[in-house]
Amino acid sequence: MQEALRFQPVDARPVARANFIAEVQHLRRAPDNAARGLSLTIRGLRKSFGDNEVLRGIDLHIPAGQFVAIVGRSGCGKSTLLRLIAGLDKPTAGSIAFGEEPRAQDVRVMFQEPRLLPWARVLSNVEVGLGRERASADAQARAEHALVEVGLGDKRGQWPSVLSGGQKQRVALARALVSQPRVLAFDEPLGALDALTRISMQQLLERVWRDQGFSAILVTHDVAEAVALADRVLVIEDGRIAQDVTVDLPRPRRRGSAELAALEGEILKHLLEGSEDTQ
Ligand SMILES: Nc1ncnc2c1ncn2[C@@H]1O[C@H](COP(=O)(O)OP(=O)(O)OP(=O)(O)O)[C@@H](O)[C@H]1O
Repeated sequence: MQEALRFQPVDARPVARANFIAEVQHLRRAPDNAARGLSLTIRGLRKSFGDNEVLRGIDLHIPAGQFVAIVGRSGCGKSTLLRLIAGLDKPTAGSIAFGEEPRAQDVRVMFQEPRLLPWARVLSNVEVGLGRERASADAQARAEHALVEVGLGDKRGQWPSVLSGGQKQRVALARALVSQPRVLAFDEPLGALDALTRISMQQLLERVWRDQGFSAILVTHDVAEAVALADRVLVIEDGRIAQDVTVDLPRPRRRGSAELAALEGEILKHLLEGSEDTQ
């Protein structure tokens, strides 16, 4: 969470000051989690599907615990990059190295569809995230704890079919968190949710990231979401990183603030200019 430590000059207004104090208080607790996230170094990464060269040389270093958002036009290769990072697909060339060799449960992905098992109750669905550790004596307690973290402690005995879309995504998040991952990749996880549920889920993602200190990689179409949540926003274009924007604003960030709107505008302008070039 190194990026979050860099503040821009603090506004003297009382509200901004209160936010600043809350931020400093939070950061005092941060060292507890500092060792949790894994750093990531990507060199010369390329990926082709047949003749379609989607990624054409990605070079990137993500410090441990950083929250990175990846944006770009539809089909630019965001999900492809995330799948390569998560080990779900193999690169055509180049390398991806973590700060330490991750265990299988250290790198997790949350998708847009919750992918819950319809025949298993909520608690069992969360236990699935433990993989082989599911047989351990504390598996159930860990799954219960993860459900409480996402605010669904009272839904443990329910079937997935009776949950709302937002609740299903919370179960999917609990399943991703239960193994205490060191890297958590999100592939448009809130894309199917209504606007209000989306905002409360964004706040939940930010809270669990701050509490747990994993490195977060979020693929999203929503530039406002990217600047609200991330320490850094990467814009992918023509198979490369076209923009690498540091979001140097204290947390929690105020949705609708002038600073967020300005950053969002800058990134959108870049994306729109890029799309005009290709017409
Ligand atoms: N398994 C695959 N086989 C063949 N082509 C693929 C495969 N996966 C992705 N592609 C192609 O790679 C390109 C990038 O796809 P990707 O899903 O990474 O884009 P994206 O930026 O995440 O798009 P969107 O924002 O629409 O989800 C697309 O042209 C897509 O058709």
